[in-house]
Amino acid sequence: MSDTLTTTGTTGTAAAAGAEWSGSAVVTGAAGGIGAEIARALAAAGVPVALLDREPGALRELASELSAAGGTVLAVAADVTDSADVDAAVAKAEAELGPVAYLVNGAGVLHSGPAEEFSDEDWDHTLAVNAGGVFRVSRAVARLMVPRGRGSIVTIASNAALTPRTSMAAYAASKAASAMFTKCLGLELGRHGIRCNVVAPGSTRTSMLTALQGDAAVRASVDGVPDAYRVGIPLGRIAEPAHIADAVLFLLSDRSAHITLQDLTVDGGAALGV
Ligand SMILES: NC(=O)C1=CN([C@@H]2O[C@H](COP(=O)(O)OP(=O)(O)OC[C@H]3O[C@@H](n4cnc5c(N)ncnc54)[C@H](O)[C@@H]3O)[C@@H](O)[C@H]2O)C=CC1
Ligand SMILES: O=C(O)c1cccc(O)c1O
Repeated sequence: MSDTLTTTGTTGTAAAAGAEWSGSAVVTGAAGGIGAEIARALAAAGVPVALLDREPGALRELASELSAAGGTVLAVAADVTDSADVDAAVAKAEAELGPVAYLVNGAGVLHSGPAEEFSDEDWDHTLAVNAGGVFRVSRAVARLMVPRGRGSIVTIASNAALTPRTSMAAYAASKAASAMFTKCLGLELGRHGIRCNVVAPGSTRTSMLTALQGDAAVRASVDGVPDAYRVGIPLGRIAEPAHIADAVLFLLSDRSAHITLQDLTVDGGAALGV
């Protein structure tokens, strides 16, 4: 599936944002809470955005929203565990939106549960999406960026990649893999003018967090956020998707022109404060 919804932006154009942005962006997991917010921010900055996710309905809705707001967007349904799908989606983004200069690896899944009860299927799926997906999409985009000698890649990992967590062993392992892969890629691609960085969010208000919390915990919560999720966060609250998007846009843009191979943790201090 692929829908092109193109419009000339009238608000939030690249000119308004200065010479900070040049080229198009690919955002994976764009139909999710964090990915959609990143896509909104990029479109508002005047960057043409390819929205990649496995959920065509949600993608189409987001594409209509961004297009109505004056953004230039392309919705491409693709599964990041499938190399052929990924290569075709990235080729389509490049063909329809122009040279891909930015990549956000946001697609992710969370299967939680005690390690000794974890199934092979859940382990394999976790690694295939969270680590394998970052590899496949980054490879496809890097092949386009290398000959041009420029690009910026940001992978959304997790603070669970830094601090061991109960019930999240496969997820945390997959995020550690994606973060290290991204930094190794940055090591190899630095000489081609391509920067690769990692954003590590903590608890962020999206459907992934709601699913993890479970119904009982949500019922016992104030404002939809269980107290258990505020404890251990020095800033005393979970993140909104916009907090993550701000960090991602900084690392994508030329404002971070001399920053590469870094992890930026956006978790209200949780990973270090407990
Ligand atoms: N919400 C949170 O508290 C945190 C989230 N993260 C990470 O942030 C990223 C975004 O997650 P959220 O927006 O919170 O969750 P979400 O569940 O709203 O979004 C994840 C998106 O990834 C897509 N996706 C999953 N498997 C895919 C596949 N095989 N191919 C293509 N797309 C696929 C889903 O369809 C969904 O739209 C994920 O990588 C997640 O692990 C990291 C730390 C905390
Ligand atoms: O910190 C969390 O609560 C969390 C929840 C879902 C997914 C994550 O990566 C997390 O770090």
